[in-house]
Amino acid sequence: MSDTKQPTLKGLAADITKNAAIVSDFLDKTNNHFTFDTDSPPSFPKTASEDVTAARMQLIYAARQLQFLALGPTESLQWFALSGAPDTTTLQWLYHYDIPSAVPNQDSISYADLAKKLNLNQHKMTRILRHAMTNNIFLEPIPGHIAHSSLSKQLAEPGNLIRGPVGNLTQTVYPAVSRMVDAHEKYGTNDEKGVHAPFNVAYDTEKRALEYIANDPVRSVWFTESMKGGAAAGPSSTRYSVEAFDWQSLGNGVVVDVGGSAGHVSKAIAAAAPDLHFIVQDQPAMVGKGQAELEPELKERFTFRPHDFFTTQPYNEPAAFYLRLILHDWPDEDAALILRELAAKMGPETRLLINDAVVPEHGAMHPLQEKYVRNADMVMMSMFNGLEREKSDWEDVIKRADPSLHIVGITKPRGGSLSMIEIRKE
Ligand SMILES: C[S@@+](CC[C@H](N)C(=O)[O-])C[C@H]1O[C@@H](n2cnc3c(N)ncnc32)[C@H](O)[C@@H]1O
Repeated sequence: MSDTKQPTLKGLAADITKNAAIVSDFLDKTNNHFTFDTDSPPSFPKTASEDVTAARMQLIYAARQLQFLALGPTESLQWFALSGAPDTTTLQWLYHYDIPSAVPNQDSISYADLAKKLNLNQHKMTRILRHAMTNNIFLEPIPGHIAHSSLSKQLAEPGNLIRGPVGNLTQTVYPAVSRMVDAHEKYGTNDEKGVHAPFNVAYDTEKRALEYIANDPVRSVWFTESMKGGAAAGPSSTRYSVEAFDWQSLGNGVVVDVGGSAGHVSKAIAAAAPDLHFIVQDQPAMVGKGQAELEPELKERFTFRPHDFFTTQPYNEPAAFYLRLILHDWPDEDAALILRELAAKMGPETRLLINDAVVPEHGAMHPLQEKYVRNADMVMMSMFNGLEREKSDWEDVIKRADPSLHIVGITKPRGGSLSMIEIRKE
């Protein structure tokens, strides 16, 4: 059925022209235009105003919609069905063989020399890399030679924070997502156990994904780097976690960062609230890494402790228990268990801060943000039988944990994908 709000090709084109001008003017001023060449700036400037950020989001969304309207329904479906798996697979392949590191920084290299250097079949390698080029990953400046594009160059830089998310998502997550039908056929769609997720079918294991990953030396590095990379930029960057709560209001209290990985989020908060102290709890390997990497100037304010959050919480009545991107990894029963252990150690002044997505009703957020959250929801379902929760889901799980817990506020900074749910104990 048609409705008056249906976008049209011309309407979208006009929308794109208007918003492209706003974004382009900003990039002119900051001298930051993206290109496909290696001298392109790597990411959008963080100094963008809210108006520029909104115009950029609308620009990306309208360009996507325009493509659908230009293709029409049948060809749109064809593109979907054909592109999704190869797009991820070629990225997975070139990451696995670390092609980006083998291509020279400034120069090109022939396919023949590259294949010889990496001991790969030249014909297969060339076909895979030419597919990656359809996504602007690598360039072919002269026939038969490959060189870096602005995208592939990011993957060649050893310390670049995008390597973590690309590694984790293509190598560990993608095989799990691709087995969703098999898992639902095997266990049924009502099964909510964390050990019966598509991940368990893909990896033929009865271990929970996070335990399996923590015990795999390569995947655990991708995972930790992925958390760090996701926190460094984009809609779930730590800047929004800092913005979403008045951390300075906790004075010189202690924040217990439950499942805080190697402490990267606490460090961002510490910079904004210089009197606060942090106890970062996680699995032994994660806190070991955090302890080893801790900057000398933070030593007095940071403690790293191994702790399993399904067991008795050792710390009593801190200023806050903080859980960022923890509970979406767990089905309701497990999430309630984690919260119950914390509720038992909350005093009247303790805040329980859950920093996770609160999925609005369908259609209530910008469609591009909704796409991001729905993608994350599919990853949670595939990896852990976890979920991104709506407000009523959060209310249910919090009450299930401990009826004396109640939500006193939910804040979501504009542009960010995560909310801060502030909870107190009665
Ligand atoms: C999605 S990551 C979130 C990390 C961090 N809070 C952030 O926002 O980037 C989930 C974290 O939970 C930790 N974790 C998993 N199971 C745990 C357990 N039983 N006890 C404590 N931490 C656990 C993982 O090691 C991982 O660091």
